[in-house]
Amino acid sequence: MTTLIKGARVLGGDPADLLLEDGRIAAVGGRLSVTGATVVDADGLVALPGLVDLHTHLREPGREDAETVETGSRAAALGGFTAVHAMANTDPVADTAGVVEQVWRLGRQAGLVDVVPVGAVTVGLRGERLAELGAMADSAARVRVFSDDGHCVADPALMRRALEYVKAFDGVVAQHAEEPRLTAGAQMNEGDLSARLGLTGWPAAAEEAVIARDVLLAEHVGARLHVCHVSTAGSVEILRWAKSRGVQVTAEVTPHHLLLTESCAESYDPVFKVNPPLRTDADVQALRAGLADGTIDAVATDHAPHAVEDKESEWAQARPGMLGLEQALSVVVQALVEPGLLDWAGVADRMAVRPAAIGRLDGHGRPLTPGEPANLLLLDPAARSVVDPAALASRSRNSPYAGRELPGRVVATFLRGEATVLDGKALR
Ligand SMILES: NC(=O)N[C@@H](CC(=O)O)C(=O)O
Ligand SMILES: [Zn+2]
Ligand SMILES: [Zn+2]
Repeated sequence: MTTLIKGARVLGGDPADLLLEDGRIAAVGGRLSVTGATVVDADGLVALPGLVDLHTHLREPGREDAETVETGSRAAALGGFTAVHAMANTDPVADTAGVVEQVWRLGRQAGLVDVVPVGAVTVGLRGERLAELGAMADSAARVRVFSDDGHCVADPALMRRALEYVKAFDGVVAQHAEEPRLTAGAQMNEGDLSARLGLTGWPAAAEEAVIARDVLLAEHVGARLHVCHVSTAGSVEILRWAKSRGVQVTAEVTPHHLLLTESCAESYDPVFKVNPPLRTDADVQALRAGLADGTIDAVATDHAPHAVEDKESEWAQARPGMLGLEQALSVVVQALVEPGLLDWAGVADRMAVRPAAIGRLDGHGRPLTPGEPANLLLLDPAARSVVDPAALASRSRNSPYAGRELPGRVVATFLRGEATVLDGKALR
């Protein structure tokens, strides 16, 4: 299989041709010509390394009515991703080598992106005792990221033990930072608006307190900590402080926390209910600045598909979570590239290079140079389109961007040299 991409702007630079052969980038240069190659016209398109998501909910096993490994993989490929980390809050929970290997195999069968299972930190996500972290790390799935996401590892002694344990195989604990005692019954960001809307508040301090505690624990035991879906200005400050001390901490922000604010809740439309909640405009600005200066390492989607009956109810009854894979890059273009906060190299760094490094993934987030695995996407930055949830590849419809016009269209995605998406359509 040989593909010749003509005239792509690698990281937004001057147009060049890329030859993909045997799963690798064989050559990059001006006016390459090869007989028998499939030619892809990339005039005006930006080439980026295939995106890597550290935080995806694929819902299989257990809620295949909301998403499967295959449908979520298709959504990912359409969004320009070549690897996604599948969160462990499935049914059964991914807390054994057996379950993570099952998810890993389903990903291989779908063949659209590399599906990298996340292992649960505690048995059943119950926060009582550690799951078999070593067995998951040694399994065929080679788990390196462990998370009870959906739940916080609230017990500090258990969190400390998890951090110590994963050091042995260079793993990382990805914390859903939410002090449960401060968020009982919480529905949205705590502030004047929650008071006016009569919805129980989720205070910024419930996130920040756990991050502060965990960076101190990570420093004390010398382990790697990753913070999921950072949502407040205060969290960015704590991370900046921790990094200045040399703590091995990394953090992610979601596309929705980079674009949307708590004011979405005024509609009482539960599509905007999410954990952690949408915050204030000042938080959004601080998150953008934190991502731009590298305090926040990565954009991660927290793609959280939910079935209609779990989402289209009264606000208080609806499950938290929103779709993200297919629009992630467009949101980053709107929130950071267009305002001049990130260039294309910066987008590649925060959406491919650093997430691959945090997950210790080989072969992803690599430069687009000869000899490297041909994992890449082609983006039309000039295209704009209105999001139609009915047209999404996800099995669920809970997109917070419905009816919004967003910039950028993923035209093609290549996984090890094979197109998974061409002309904006998934090939399998
Ligand atoms: N983000 C959410 O609101 N929901 C996630 C869980 C999580 O990421 O905490 C889910 O699994 O639905
Ligand atoms: Zn979470
Ligand atoms: Zn999540």
